[in-house]
Amino acid sequence: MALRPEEQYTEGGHLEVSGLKKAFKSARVLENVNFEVKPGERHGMIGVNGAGKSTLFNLIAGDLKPDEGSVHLDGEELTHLSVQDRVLRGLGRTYQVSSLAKPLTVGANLVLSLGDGRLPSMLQPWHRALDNQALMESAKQFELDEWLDETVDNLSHGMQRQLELAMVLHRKPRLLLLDEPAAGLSPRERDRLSATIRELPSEISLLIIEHDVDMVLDLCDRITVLHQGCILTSGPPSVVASDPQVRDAYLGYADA
Ligand SMILES: Nc1ncnc2c1ncn2[C@@H]1O[C@H](COP(=O)(O)OP(=O)(O)OP(=O)(O)O)[C@@H](O)[C@H]1O
Repeated sequence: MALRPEEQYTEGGHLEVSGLKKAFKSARVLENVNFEVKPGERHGMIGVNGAGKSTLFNLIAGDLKPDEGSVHLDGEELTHLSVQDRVLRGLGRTYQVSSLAKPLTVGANLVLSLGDGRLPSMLQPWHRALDNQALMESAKQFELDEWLDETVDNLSHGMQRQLELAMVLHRKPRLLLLDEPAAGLSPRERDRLSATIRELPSEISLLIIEHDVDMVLDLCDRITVLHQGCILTSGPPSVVASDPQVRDAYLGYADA
């Protein structure tokens, strides 16, 4: 069951990235990157290892500051805001390495994501939040309701990904950045996560970095290929997949 958009979400976010540049010391990692994620769009970002995808995500989410260029969400400039201020403006993100509080229970993690995430919330038994309708609905939606008392460490990798997604959605993002959501998942876990992502309301725009090209081709309306820190091309999945430049730079590499 998908969350009810009219209750949970506002309209999808419009991301505009303009002229982003980033170097680490003398190594140029991103060179004048321009692209957009339109409201409600499912946008995939692919590229070989080291192409600059994570750096670009970190610049959009605020974990890194660009040397030049800007990031706007729904016309508001985010470039110089902190990660937390970007979250408050509707930007949600998952990480390649999970950011869950693994020694805590699933319930406690969900409660933390509903509150302000500060320590005092952790001192409250999470059971008190059981009457919180939003928490129980999302636990059910992500098939976590049977696991509320389990410590996150004991969950499968696939369930941890589901939990992470449930938690980031509590912040009601208008734009969600998913960083390699399928990494380390079994084919079955991957299919389940794909189904969950597909069910997300169109009021949330998505930007997905993923090495699993089949998953990206299947889930996304538009795909951007990043190559050596530059945008190689951007377009519908069928066009990008048959682009000879892309096949040379990326898909050929992936087949090798
Ligand atoms: N903090 C850093 N300091 C120095 N170099 C870095 C730093 N972060 C990334 N790099 C370099 O920037 C380049 C791009 O890295 P990035 O992680 O953005 O690529 P990626 O496309 O996400 O790769 P992957 O698919 O392997 O995650 C790489 O050469 C990497 O070594």
